[in-house]
Amino acid sequence: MERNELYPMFLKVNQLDVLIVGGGNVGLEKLSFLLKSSPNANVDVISIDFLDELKTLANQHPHVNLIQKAYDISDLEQRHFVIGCTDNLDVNLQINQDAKAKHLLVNIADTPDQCDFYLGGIVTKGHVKIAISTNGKSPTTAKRLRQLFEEVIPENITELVSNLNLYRKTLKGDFQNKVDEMNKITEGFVSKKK
Ligand SMILES: C[C@@]1(CC(=O)O)C2=NC(=C\c3[nH]c(c(CCC(=O)O)c3CC(=O)O)Cc3[nH]c(c(CC(=O)O)c3CCC(=O)O)/C=C3\N/C(=C\2)[C@@H](CCC(=O)O)[C@]3(C)CC(=O)O)/[C@H]1CCC(=O)O
Ligand SMILES: NC(=O)c1ccc[n+]([C@@H]2O[C@H](COP(=O)([O-])OP(=O)(O)OC[C@H]3O[C@@H](n4cnc5c(N)ncnc54)[C@H](O)[C@@H]3O)[C@@H](O)[C@H]2O)c1
Repeated sequence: MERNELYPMFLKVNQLDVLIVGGGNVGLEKLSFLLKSSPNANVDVISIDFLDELKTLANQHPHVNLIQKAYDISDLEQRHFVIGCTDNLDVNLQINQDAKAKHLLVNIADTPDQCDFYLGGIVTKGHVKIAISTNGKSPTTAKRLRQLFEEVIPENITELVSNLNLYRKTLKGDFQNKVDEMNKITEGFVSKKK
């Protein structure tokens, strides 16, 4: 069976330069999920034309710029990663190849073979964020799992995280003492019900 070799990371997209190429339905979906999780994400969207809904969304987010033009390789300058979602498969493939040549991370929406990374389902509860991927096999399952975790993770988890952060600061002793104490007081979180 194919192994799951993906390595998740949590990106500070407000201090990165993100490019989306394609301002249609798929571009809107990718931009919406990005901004839902990271409203201050720094994003340029390049496209020949834009859906009205995407324009409205961009207007509500000061760090999103729409640039009306056809894609060319110079658009990849000064980017940290690029998401390609035009309706032209040749253009998407060109974006993939241009990005590879520049060692730039690339995601071609809905095309696992052309992705260096996947966008996942995302659950946010205050300081806690859970990213979900099915190794590119079933986005529908990622969505359902996202909805499940949104239900079961308590809203007050962020209070707990903040309190633990404060408590840690009151602890004396060396690093190992602190680790031991933090582990002791959180033991109950994972103890199995008899
Ligand atoms: C998580 C999420 C985030 C996001 O979109 O940002 C996301 N897809 C979402 C929803 C969704 N997308 C599609 C459907 C209809 C399902 C269907 O048709 O079977 C649904 C479900 C629905 O809408 O109900 C269409 C689709 N998507 C991909 C393919 C190709 C394929 O599967 O081979 C096809 C078929 C296209 C076709 O048939 O041509 C591929 C990818 N979609 C991914 C992410 C990456 C893998 C994530 C992972 O590892 O699990 C990956 C590989 C690339 C990427 O785009 O990054 C978001 C849920 C967010 C949420 O709800 O929280
Ligand atoms: N809509 C969906 O839910 C869906 C689902 C699965 C797969 N797909 C596939 O994903 C692709 C995109 O779908 P969509 O619905 O977003 O299409 P769309 O027609 O809504 O949007 C495509 C966008 O790409 C832009 N574009 C085209 N050529 C360009 C270029 N050379 N440079 C810059 N921008 C360019 C267009 O101006 C348009 O804004 C299609 O190949 C489609 O078959 C779509």
